[in-house]
Amino acid sequence: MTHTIFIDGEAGTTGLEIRERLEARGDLELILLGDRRRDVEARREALNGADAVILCLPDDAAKEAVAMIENPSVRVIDASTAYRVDPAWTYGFAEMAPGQRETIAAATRVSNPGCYPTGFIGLVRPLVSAGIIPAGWPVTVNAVSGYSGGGKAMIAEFEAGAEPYRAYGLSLKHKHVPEMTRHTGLERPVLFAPAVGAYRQGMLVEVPLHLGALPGSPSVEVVHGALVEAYADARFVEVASLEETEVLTGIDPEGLNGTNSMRLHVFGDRAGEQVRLVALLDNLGKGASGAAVQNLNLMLGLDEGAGLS
Ligand SMILES: NC(=O)C1=CN([C@@H]2O[C@H](COP(=O)(O)OP(=O)(O)OC[C@H]3O[C@@H](n4cnc5c(N)ncnc54)[C@H](OP(=O)(O)O)[C@@H]3O)[C@@H](O)[C@H]2O)C=CC1
Ligand SMILES: CC(=O)N[C@@H](CCC(=O)OP(=O)(O)O)C(=O)O
Repeated sequence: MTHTIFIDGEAGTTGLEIRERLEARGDLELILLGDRRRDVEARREALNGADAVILCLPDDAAKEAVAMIENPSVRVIDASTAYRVDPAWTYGFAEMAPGQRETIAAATRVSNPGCYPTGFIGLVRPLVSAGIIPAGWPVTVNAVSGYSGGGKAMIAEFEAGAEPYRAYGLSLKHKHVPEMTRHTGLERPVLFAPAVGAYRQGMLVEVPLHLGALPGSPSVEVVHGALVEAYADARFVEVASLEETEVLTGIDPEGLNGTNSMRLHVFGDRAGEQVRLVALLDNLGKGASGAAVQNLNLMLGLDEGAGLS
């Protein structure tokens, strides 16, 4: 059976990547609007005529698109920030918790996670669930992304020549903070320190922890073990072994580009007093379009990894 899919925002950074992943498949039919992609009536027809729609639009345009959908059988995946903490929507991070995959499969409205939150939630949620990080703990996250994370406008800016590295989010009000806090189970807003580098694609998300200050002073092995257990059955989230991690002298943020995979590392100091938890992912892969295709597969009852590597 062929499913029809409409990508609203098909010519944007995320939309194009999804389109490339789906066009290579024979089990899906894409509704493409081409030059009519900004025509409201053409969009309305496509939004109501597809089996599933994927919104790759700015937040306001995503809300307008959702309001245009009248056909109750249309399944929606939204890549924007608009619905990521909306309780009426399912958060589309399949590996986040037991049962999440099934909840996504049954949902009609799925919000695709942000790229930074995918790394952060992937690192921290299992530790909160296991009681290693108390829900009230103050948690900091540092991250660097390639400039494609900022969409067409930032790509144009950096490709015209910009500084090699830019710390931003300096108001401490980044749009991903509510999502990172909510979906880890933390009580205090996460302190988020993002940066963008003068390379196109790929990201590192890092959470430093003073183990000695946490209740019970958990060891590096306990922290690592909780992550290994959480992702034992995950196809697209891998926890690097401690042996593999301790010989690394650096991590390349471009290391998983083009894939839907995320790799988690636990770097511990010799005395076991501190760790640096690091997630490596492609901001346009597991951080956006890969995750959207994974969610689409689940919602259509297809193999979770169809069209993904
Ligand atoms: N880049 C990334 O790493 C990630 C992005 N996202 C999210 O995905 C969404 C898209 O981002 P991204 O692909 O980076 O952005 P881009 O700027 O690259 O693309 C945005 C797309 O939206 C279309 N668009 C903008 N406004 C309207 C409108 N009013 N009506 C119809 N179409 C409109 C544009 O059309 P046109 O082609 O005509 O200009 C364009 O195709 C955003 O919400 C973003 O937050 C999520 C995760 C990661
Ligand atoms: C480098 C850069 O500017 N990144 C974007 C986030 C990219 C992303 O994934 O955010 P959404 O999922 O919400 O689109 C930012 O910080 O706003």
